[in-house]
Amino acid sequence: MDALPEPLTGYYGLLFAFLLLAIGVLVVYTNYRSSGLHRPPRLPYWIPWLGSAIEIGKDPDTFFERTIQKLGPVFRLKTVGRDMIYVASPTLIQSIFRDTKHYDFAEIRLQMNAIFLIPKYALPPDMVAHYFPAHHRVLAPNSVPDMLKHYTRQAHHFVTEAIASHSGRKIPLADFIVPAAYNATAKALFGHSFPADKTFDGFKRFDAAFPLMVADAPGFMFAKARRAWANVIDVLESYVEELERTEDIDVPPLARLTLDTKQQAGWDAGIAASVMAGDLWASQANGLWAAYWVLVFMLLEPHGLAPLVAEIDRARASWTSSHADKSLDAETFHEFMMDSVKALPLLTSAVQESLRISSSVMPIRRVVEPVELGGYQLQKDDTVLCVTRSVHLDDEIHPDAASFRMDRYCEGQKFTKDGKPVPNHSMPFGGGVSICEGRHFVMGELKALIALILTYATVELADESVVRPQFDWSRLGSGIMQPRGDINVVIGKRKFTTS
Ligand code: HEM
Repeated sequence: MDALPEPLTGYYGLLFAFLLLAIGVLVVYTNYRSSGLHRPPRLPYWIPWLGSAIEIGKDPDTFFERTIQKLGPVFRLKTVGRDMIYVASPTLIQSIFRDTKHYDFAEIRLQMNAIFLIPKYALPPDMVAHYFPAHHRVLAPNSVPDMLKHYTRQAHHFVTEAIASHSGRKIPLADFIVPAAYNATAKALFGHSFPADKTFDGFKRFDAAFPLMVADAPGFMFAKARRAWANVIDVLESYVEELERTEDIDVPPLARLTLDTKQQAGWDAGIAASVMAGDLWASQANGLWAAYWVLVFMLLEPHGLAPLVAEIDRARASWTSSHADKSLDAETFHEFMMDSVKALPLLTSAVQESLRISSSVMPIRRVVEPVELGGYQLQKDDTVLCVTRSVHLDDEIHPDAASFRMDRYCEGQKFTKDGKPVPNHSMPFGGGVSICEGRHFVMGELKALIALILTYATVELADESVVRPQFDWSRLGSGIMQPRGDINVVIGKRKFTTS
């Protein structure tokens, strides 16, 4: 071997060796940092940009279960070009919900408005400061009975109408329940003269494309859905103008808030309509399917709907005997439900259990300044997703979590992990500052709807061998899963007097 050239020996040799060492240290340091010593561990992936998206889409429950086993409750995933941090421990999720200093939601909430075609200028900061809290108050527990009164009256009409038109026929369950529930909710929110049926197709189109919009897919992929939504807004705009012309005084609270804000903020009817359309979507997208799943899960139980029917019949008998002067009808059904809250524990539990199993909710936050979470370093502008479904499916918190147990939430049940109570064991409505504002209303709404159906109808499985419809995972992380497929039922009129 030739001797080293002169310049690489002596002083130059030392300099060269030092440079090599420095580069080596830099490479090791860079790798060290990018592999994330204090950053949450990242699940490796093979397909650039898509990352783990395909694997998640195939079977999200198994994917998250395995990832948590491998990496713990805080980890990073790359999906469709996004690098986000996922958190799956109830304690850490709770700490994120509580810490509004480090985790922000306000900016994300405003960005969401664009999806609903609400113009940015409609909600300047001073507007946000007034409108959002007022919206929150309208849906607070003390205001809910008034909204439920509107709802139950409407639901009574649409449920009895659906029973009359489908009675004795075999139909897919969704065809029976969804249109009736949609009309009742829309009219409860906006008023009895709101032409809800004119918005149903537009809502369905928009809702079907919602996952694409949230995923920031290219606009051409959901152009038709946007046009359908613009039509929904047009219907609402005409309705707003109509309300103002007729000065209808029996306008339900949420629509009243929008009309008042319109005047105070100088909105035109179009802006008011786009804001109302946002409420329309929020109130329907999850509620419709939540009602559907309660019936599906119960129908597939060994005793079917019988335990719920028995409980509702007992409560009704007790109410009618103590209200001998009243008959149960569209006007009094709400009063019956309000008086019977304690008499319907199984119904309440079945609704909660159904929400636990059918929801996939991932409240999202943006980190505004560096913060430690579960022993890892989170940096400014990190996006954090709270995987509430992993808590719902944790067998330690919810024994035999994959199964529907109608009495899981009845009084006296405990939800613990590592021997400690888990206060946020069930989060179908998310949590913290972004928690669903409609949760109090929708719990009353779902119970009233099921009680109405089981009071006036018999619902039976039409086919002998039935399997539960699969979840359509396309709305993973954003609420109640819709079904893939359906079950057929036979609807009958119940024969008894309700007075
Ligand atoms: C079973 C039915 C429902 C479910 C499962 C549900 C679930 C949710 C979820 C998961 C969120 C986001 C929570 C978060 O990010 O932390 C949300 C937000 C919201 N929901 Fe619901 N929801 C339901 C029904 C309703 C109804 C009936 C209304 C209105 C009457 C409503 C109004 C809202 C509003 C206004 C928001 C936005 C809150 C905000 O941004 O601060 N929801 N809902």
